[in-house]
Amino acid sequence: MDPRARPYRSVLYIPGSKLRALDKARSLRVDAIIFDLEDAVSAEEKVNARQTLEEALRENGYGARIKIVRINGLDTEWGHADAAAAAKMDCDAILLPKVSSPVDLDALAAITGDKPLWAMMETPRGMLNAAAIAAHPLLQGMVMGTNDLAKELQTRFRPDRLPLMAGLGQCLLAAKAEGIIIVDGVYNAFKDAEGLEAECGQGRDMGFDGKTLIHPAQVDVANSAFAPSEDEIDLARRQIAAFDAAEAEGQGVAVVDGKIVENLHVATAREILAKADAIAAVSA
Ligand SMILES: CC(C)(COP(=O)(O)OP(=O)(O)OC[C@H]1O[C@@H](n2cnc3c(N)ncnc32)[C@H](O)[C@@H]1OP(=O)(O)O)[C@@H](O)C(=O)NCCC(=O)NCCSC(=O)C[C@H](O)C(=O)O
Ligand SMILES: [Mg+2]
Repeated sequence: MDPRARPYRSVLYIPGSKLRALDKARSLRVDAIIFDLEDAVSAEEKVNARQTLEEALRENGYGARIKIVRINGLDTEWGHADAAAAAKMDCDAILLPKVSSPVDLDALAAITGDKPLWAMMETPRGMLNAAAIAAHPLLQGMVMGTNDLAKELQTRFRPDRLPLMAGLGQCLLAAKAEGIIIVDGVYNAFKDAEGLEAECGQGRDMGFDGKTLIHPAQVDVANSAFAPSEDEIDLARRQIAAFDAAEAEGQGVAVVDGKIVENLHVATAREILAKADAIAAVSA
């Protein structure tokens, strides 16, 4: 199935070492899960986490949720074994941290074969090489690693994320040019629903497909922010109907709510309805 036909509103990280969280995710209304072997797992737990995760994925029970395994970097002592293990796991894709160039993905593919890949976009060099990374033939999606990026850029936290905008924009352009998925970075203050809502709204406005999350309490906010609203669905239906009627009269432009509707607006309207259908399908 075309991965773009699926919603990616909520993409929850789960530490591969935490059995309770691995189990809990089976009942959470998330579109995708990142099973993490990297930053959420301590050095002491890395090897056991790999095995715990293998067993959880064998047991499965994650339903229609997209399953992505984030391995440790290939320059770490765990990376190669993680990659070899992930290639055999029952998952949809493998996520490589700190991707700085397509060569990093080639190195991973040399171990994992034709398994689909995702890239963590979180280094300054990765931002500069975003277009080439997005064009890698095995790449299905990009995940913004805004914590690492902020660290590397030595930025200060700002609610408007101004210091990160150049990198976010660069990766969005690259992902959209190649037609791959791109999801926004995490919101660290997981008890601050209002702050999360604002950041999700900003990410949705910018064109992200969804948001990465760290706690179950964040799921509903992201699902709602990245789904078409009732108003958007209603407008999309009216635009399509008005344009069809205009075309039937030999005209190429319709007017809805005082605004012109042309072919391109109809294409967007159809995308909105397709996304709403896809969400309804996974919710069912
Ligand atoms: C942040 C946490 C450490 C908080 O954990 P905890 O104190 O256990 O939270 P709660 O007691 O409120 O948990 C309630 C129940 O929810 C389950 N839970 C918690 N987190 C998750 C989760 N992520 N997925 C599934 N289930 C979860 C608990 O087990 C409780 O269940 P129950 O007892 O059965 O009711 C914790 O949330 C956590 O570890 N979160 C993940 C952190 C993480 O993954 N970090 C790495 C990714 S972020 C990153 O690296 C981004 C990127 O690379 C960058 O650079 O930006
Ligand atoms: Mg990171």
